[in-house]
Amino acid sequence: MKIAVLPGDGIGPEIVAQAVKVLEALRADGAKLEMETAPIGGAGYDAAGDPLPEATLTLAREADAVLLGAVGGPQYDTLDRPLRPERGLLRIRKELNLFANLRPALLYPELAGASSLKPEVVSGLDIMIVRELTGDVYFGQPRGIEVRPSPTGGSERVGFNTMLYSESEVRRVAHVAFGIAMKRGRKLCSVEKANVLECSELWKEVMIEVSKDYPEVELSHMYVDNAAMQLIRAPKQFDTIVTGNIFGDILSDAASMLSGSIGMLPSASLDAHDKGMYEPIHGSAPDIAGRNLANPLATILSAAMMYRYTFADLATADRIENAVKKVIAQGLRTGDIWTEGTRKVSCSEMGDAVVAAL
Ligand SMILES: NC(=O)c1ccc[n+]([C@@H]2O[C@H](COP(=O)([O-])OP(=O)(O)OC[C@H]3O[C@@H](n4cnc5c(N)ncnc54)[C@H](O)[C@@H]3O)[C@@H](O)[C@H]2O)c1
Ligand SMILES: CC(C)[C@H](C(=O)O)[C@@H](O)C(=O)O
Ligand SMILES: [Mg+2]
Repeated sequence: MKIAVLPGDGIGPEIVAQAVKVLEALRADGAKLEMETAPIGGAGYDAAGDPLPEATLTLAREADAVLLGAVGGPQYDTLDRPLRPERGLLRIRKELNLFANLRPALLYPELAGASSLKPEVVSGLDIMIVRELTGDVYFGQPRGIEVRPSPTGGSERVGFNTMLYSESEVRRVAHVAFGIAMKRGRKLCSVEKANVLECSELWKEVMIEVSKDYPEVELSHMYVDNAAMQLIRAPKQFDTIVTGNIFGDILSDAASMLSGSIGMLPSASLDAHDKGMYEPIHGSAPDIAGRNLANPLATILSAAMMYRYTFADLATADRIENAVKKVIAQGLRTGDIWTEGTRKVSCSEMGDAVVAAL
């Protein structure tokens, strides 16, 4: 198996180094793995003037899977929009056709005290958010900033984006979500804003059409504002959630705090053939970058998802996840999940501990 390793910016290289340690330990144990590193995001801009250098895209296309850290940072905020690190990330998702983004939010029992909610509200939490990843207002055309006539006379700048979903885009992610719900609790909640948006009206109609193929799955619908509230009020009502690109982006960051920290949530971004890119849901965390403070568990758990979804090696996926469970049970915590009575460790110490537990 060939893995393209794209550390990116900020804490990206620090957290990816820990996941690579885990993969190297598996290789030392007999796994046939090849890893090659390439720059993306701000690092891609610095190296080649492009947030997604051609060589990086080629490597990612040739690899069986991609492991990504995070991109972006304040030093790049002054660049023109096409050169911003985030454009590199969006482009690689689009180029590889990674339309289904799986973001599991679950609570390790020992982290109940780190959750933003009371232990009884989150104990046993296990939600899967299926976020559509290559459509929506992120990619819809037209988009831009231009000068237009102002209603009060003269002219002014307007910024505009287009929220757009075709039925085929909704249908393919719906099939992924129903398939996942079938293997989980057979409850799928489709989240949209169909009371306001035509785009969401179509989304909901297509979800209902696709649900006919999955009679065992109970489909429900919820407006995104209510869903945000329900996630905080009573998150265990959800089993699998399917939603569009921007709603899924926002809801998954919110859901991460039910698990204790955004540093705990991994993700898999899949195409139609289970080729995948694996990355934590968080960003480059410029506020803690370069200080060996970041939580690497979301990235290590993303490597476990790589084994589960792309390599179809469930035993190794379980093995990585069990190693993470073990270090948490041992009381090791990076700062973001630290609570009284547990032992604070650095990013690299956490990586070492997972390797030892493996
Ligand atoms: N997938 C990605 O590459 C990705 C995702 C989100 C944001 N970004 C980019 O990252 C940059 C910073 O964005 P932001 O500050 O809004 O979001 P962020 O997720 O980087 O950070 C938000 C907060 O969470 C903390 N945090 C994040 N990951 C952590 C970890 N592993 N361990 C401990 N704490 C962690 C940070 O320190 C910060 O306080 C921006 O340029 C943004 O565009 C990239
Ligand atoms: C950096 C940004 C483009 C990205 C997104 O919005 O998809 C990030 O927030 C994420 O969740 O992966
Ligand atoms: Mg996000």
